[in-house]
Amino acid sequence: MEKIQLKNINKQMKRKDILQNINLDIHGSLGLLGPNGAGKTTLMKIITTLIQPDSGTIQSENLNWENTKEVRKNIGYLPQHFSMYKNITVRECLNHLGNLKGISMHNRSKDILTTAENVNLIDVLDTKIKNLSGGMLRRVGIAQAILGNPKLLIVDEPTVGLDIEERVRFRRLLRKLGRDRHIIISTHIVEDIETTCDSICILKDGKVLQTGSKSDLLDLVRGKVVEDMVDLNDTYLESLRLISTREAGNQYKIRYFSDSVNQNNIVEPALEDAYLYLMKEEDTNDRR
Ligand SMILES: Nc1ncnc2c1ncn2[C@@H]1O[C@H](COP(=O)(O)OP(=O)(O)OP(=O)(O)O)[C@@H](O)[C@H]1O
Repeated sequence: MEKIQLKNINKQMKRKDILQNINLDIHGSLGLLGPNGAGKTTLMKIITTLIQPDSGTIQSENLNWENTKEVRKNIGYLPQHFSMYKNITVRECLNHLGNLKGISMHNRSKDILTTAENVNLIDVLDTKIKNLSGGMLRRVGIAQAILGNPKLLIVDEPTVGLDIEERVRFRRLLRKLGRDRHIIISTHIVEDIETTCDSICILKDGKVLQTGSKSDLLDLVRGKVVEDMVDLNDTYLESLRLISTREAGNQYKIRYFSDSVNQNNIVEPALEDAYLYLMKEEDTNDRR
């Protein structure tokens, strides 16, 4: 599928600006990263045509966003809170949702099998929803989203409520699914997209702060992240832009941002550093 372009998307709700002038290209796997309330869910609902923007357009060469029926057929959506009737089996659930999606009975059973294989649900197809773990239930959510093989898959807060092992497995699955279709992963957890996405868009207060590849984002903070050993009662700590503090014997290892070029203890930045840097910069701009 050709890339999808969002141009000047604006949305107000109850006279509050929720999204302001969003310009974004979606191609391959995109991570939409931002704190709670940034506007991620609203943006995804606009892309899925569940809500309409006040202004702005979404364009793709082979899909007309004015034709909501056609767009919905080409989008799979896993909302933040996916739930299902507890007393039906996974197969019955997928059959029901496939039917709602308009997949013909003839194609449905085959599609369910292929999808279940793809997301590793084959062994639990005849298990009741109420007997699934959180990770398995998210897999059912993904399975229903990719039934019918949509060209764009949208996943909201993919790993919320999953334990560490399930998170890692689910991220691996998303990476695999992103090879064959565009995928948008919305999250406030940096690790969710760190190894999953080709490009990243950082959103805050309804505005795009930055878009780019992981290495573009790392370049923003390269040479600015410093690690040092300190006593926690050192008064100069208050003046630092701290990233983290970790206990290390009698002292503490601190990580912070510094703009001074003569720092000896500069370390290789992580994506989390770039995200925090942008958030702190924006807070400083807000206070000015
Ligand atoms: N129906 C609505 N009416 C009024 N305000 C709304 C409505 N839906 C969302 N908002 C507000 O819009 C802002 C963005 O919400 P949104 O859910 O899009 O953010 P988010 O980045 O997905 O955050 P979260 O992860 O907390 O859902 C928030 O301030 C929220 O309170």
